Amino acid sequence: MPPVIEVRNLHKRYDDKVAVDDVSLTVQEGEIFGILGPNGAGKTTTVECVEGLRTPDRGEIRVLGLDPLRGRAELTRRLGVQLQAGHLPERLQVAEALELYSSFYPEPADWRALLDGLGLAEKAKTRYAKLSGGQKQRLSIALALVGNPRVAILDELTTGLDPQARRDTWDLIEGVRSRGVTIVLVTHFMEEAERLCDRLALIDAGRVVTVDTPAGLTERARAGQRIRFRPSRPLDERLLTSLPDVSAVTRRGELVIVDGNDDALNAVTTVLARNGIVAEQLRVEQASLEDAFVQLTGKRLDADPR
Ligand SMILES: Nc1ncnc2c1ncn2[C@@H]1O[C@H](COP(=O)(O)OP(=O)(O)OP(=O)(O)O)[C@@H](O)[C@H]1O
Repeated sequence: MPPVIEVRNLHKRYDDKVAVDDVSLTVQEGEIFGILGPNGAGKTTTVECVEGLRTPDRGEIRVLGLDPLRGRAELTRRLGVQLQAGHLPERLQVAEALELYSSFYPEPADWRALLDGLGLAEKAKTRYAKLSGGQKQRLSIALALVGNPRVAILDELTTGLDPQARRDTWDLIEGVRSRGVTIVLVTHFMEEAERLCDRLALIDAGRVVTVDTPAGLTERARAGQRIRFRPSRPLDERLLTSLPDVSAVTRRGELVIVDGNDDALNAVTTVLARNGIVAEQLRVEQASLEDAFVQLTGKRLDADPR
């Protein structure tokens, strides 16, 4: 089966600023494909080129076999795009907006069910200007999905939503995926990426660092262990730093944090026991997607790009 989205060697600059240096990626039918990266990495520019909203300087893009610029009219009917808040007339009611958007598509979704799924049902008669930021965000998701698209591109899906609304939105997106819709998700949230995405592209400085499943990425980062505990009595750090399995020891208040290889836990608990020290509140941490990102790019996801 041909991929739903294919991007090859995309390059896009704004004046002298290279936003996308060299991005290639392939999205298969029915998957939720995440694009994860720090601010300014080039995520939005990449998806705007895929949506046909920007003209690449170089590279090739196909969406459902179409060139996003030349096939724009055809693609608009089959592609759902979440636009940023603030693009609707202030006096337009929620229901009117959805009716209007439904009329653009040959086989629209049931917008009332969408509103229900997004917890917006009782806001159907509310004017756009009177919605909170989170409600506007949810409306933008409903508008992206109202055309029953085969592919949906959601940029910062749940930014600005409270934790409950975020979880409800994730449930809704999983429901959309189970109907076979292919979804591209641009996100900053590790938990969102881990929960929803089948595969993830890590993007940094306009380039794809790697593409893998969330589990594959964390697996790669699990080079060693991080152990946290509170010693039952004062601890001479040299007891730990002298262990060959330990690479670093840091203190945070009364907490001791030990980084080491896969045998570090064994070595640390043995040396503590030998010295009559109990490791209270002992925790061994698993590597996270965030750790994978830091290892692969040398940056934190929330790092300032400049
Ligand atoms: N219209 C524009 N004109 C000039 N520079 C731009 C424009 N849009 C984006 N940029 C710059 O291009 C780079 C990539 O921006 P882009 O919005 O694609 O990144 P992003 O990964 O989506 O970031 P964020 O997570 O902050 O939205 C950034 O340095 C940004 O400042």
